[in-house]
Amino acid sequence: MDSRDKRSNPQLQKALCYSNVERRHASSPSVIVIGGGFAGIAAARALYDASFQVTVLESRDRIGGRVHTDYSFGFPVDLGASWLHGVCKENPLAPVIGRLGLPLYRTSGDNSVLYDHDLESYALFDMDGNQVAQDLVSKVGQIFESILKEACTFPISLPSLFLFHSFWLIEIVFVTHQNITNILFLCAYFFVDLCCRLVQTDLVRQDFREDMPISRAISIVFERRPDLRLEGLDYKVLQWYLCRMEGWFAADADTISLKFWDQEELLPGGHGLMVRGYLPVINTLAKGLDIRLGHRVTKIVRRYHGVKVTVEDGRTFVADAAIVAVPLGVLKSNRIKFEPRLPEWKEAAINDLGIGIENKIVLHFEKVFWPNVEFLGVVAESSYECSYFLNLHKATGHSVLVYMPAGQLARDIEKMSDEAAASFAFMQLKRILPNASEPIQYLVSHWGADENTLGSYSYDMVGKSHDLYERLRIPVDNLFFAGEATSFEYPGSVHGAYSTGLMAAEDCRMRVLERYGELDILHPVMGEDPPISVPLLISRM
Ligand SMILES: Cc1cc2nc3c(=O)[nH]c(=O)nc-3n(C[C@H](O)[C@H](O)[C@H](O)COP(=O)(O)OP(=O)(O)OC[C@H]3O[C@@H](n4cnc5c(N)ncnc54)[C@H](O)[C@@H]3O)c2cc1C
Repeated sequence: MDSRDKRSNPQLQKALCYSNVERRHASSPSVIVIGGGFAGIAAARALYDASFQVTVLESRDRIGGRVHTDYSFGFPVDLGASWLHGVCKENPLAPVIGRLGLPLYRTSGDNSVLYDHDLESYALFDMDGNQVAQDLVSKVGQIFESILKEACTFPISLPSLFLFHSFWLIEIVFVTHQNITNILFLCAYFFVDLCCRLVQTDLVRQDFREDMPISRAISIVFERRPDLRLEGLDYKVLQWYLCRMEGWFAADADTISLKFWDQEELLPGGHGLMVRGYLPVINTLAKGLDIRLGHRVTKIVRRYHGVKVTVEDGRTFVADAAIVAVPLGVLKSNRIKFEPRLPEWKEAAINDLGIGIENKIVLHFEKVFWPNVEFLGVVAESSYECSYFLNLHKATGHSVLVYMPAGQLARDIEKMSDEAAASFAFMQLKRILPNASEPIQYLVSHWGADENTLGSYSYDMVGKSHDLYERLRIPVDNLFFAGEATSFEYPGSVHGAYSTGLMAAEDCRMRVLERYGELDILHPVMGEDPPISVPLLISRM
């Protein structure tokens, strides 16, 4: 509740004079949710349904946060999240999307080397506009997978190494009936060979004991396995795979942790584009909630009896508890002051978790002039120079290509004006399709510079612990934390953000129950009945 409004209202002023206990008995417990993205809205919805008084304070003039469906072209285009990662009933968002009957266009199945794309429908070009042969792209894809496997696993386990040598010796001794001198010679040879391999294994292990950037690990693999080294066009295609990987983490390969890059849990069912955009989902969740747009929180004071939250223009809001669901980038920037300060372990988690940048430059054309594939790629000497365009025409029927730079490239493009950024993307397209016609409209996102986000999504940086997501989630007194960066299982995703919102709501409900003993009036956050399961509408099965 806005405390300035209360000062001008005598009845409310009287109500304010009640002790906390009386106030809580007079009404249900209250909570302030800070941030109206998927995490915040999920938490607010759950607590509202559990009979809490909920106020959402959102800094922007819209809800959704990094889910931002734009309609200025006359049809929906997502400038933030657009895929449901894990098209399956286990996805926490599946019941909501299924009930709304929203169609999904599946761009990949499980375990694709290109994450959210299959290698079935693509066209890669070099900088001179020559299309790369499909079998070369597939071959390099397999090599890329081998490189990652080599980088992350020991070449041979010790027991299998001993077994391998023993079998070999036994076979030679008994099958070929060597004389004793030869057998001794062979034994000596195998002993030396075994020692060399053990030393090599141990060296690799030592290398891997210390975390390192994925880019360095790849160089080490090349030293150990020269047969995996590529040159010429093959090398450029390999750089393009790296570029796709960097897009997935929104970070450059020299900052991604080798130890943890593959620790995130991928739900089954592949990846599906939300054909009509994500907005209908969050709008449905937000229905009936008290959401205050344009309320940028600057200070959060926590005391035993509750929290006081201050917004930019000085107004304050009070409640029994608060859920902080602002992006990691905003927490890192210290633009919200916590009083008392957050504990050291929480501040360290905020500092140590990485936040990457990925942007979208959406180009709308008069008509389609590109090949009928799901994405177009540009291969080059370095992953920085590689790029790719998502062809929305395949999924939505609209003549739209989406250029998606990540990491340093995204940071560099953010320094340009929107017009220059759109021209840059168009130039890349012209390289591969020289007859491309000019776009009639464009949209450019700025997730790194936008003060409401300050980054696109979280990732594991080199040398940091993987439990930072969990540490970020753990409550501090009556402050609860939600958001994609607090999701240990599904960081950097909409369903991850959504599930942390539900978790924070449940933690909050339990704490209020423990503290105030108001068991009867509060319903469980997740609802008593299991959600009705409605199958997802998926095209391109
Ligand atoms: C380009 C891009 C592509 C992506 N693609 C996908 C995808 O395809 N699939 C997928 O699953 N995920 C994707 N993601 C990630 C996904 O969008 C996020 O993980 C998710 O939306 C985060 O939700 P959230 O609630 O944690 O944070 P947000 O959505 O960022 O919500 C936080 C809210 O807090 C508000 N806020 C900030 N500061 C304050 C303040 N001081 N006071 C009050 N309010 C404040 C913000 O305005 C915002 O509304 C993508 C993200 C980006 C940027």
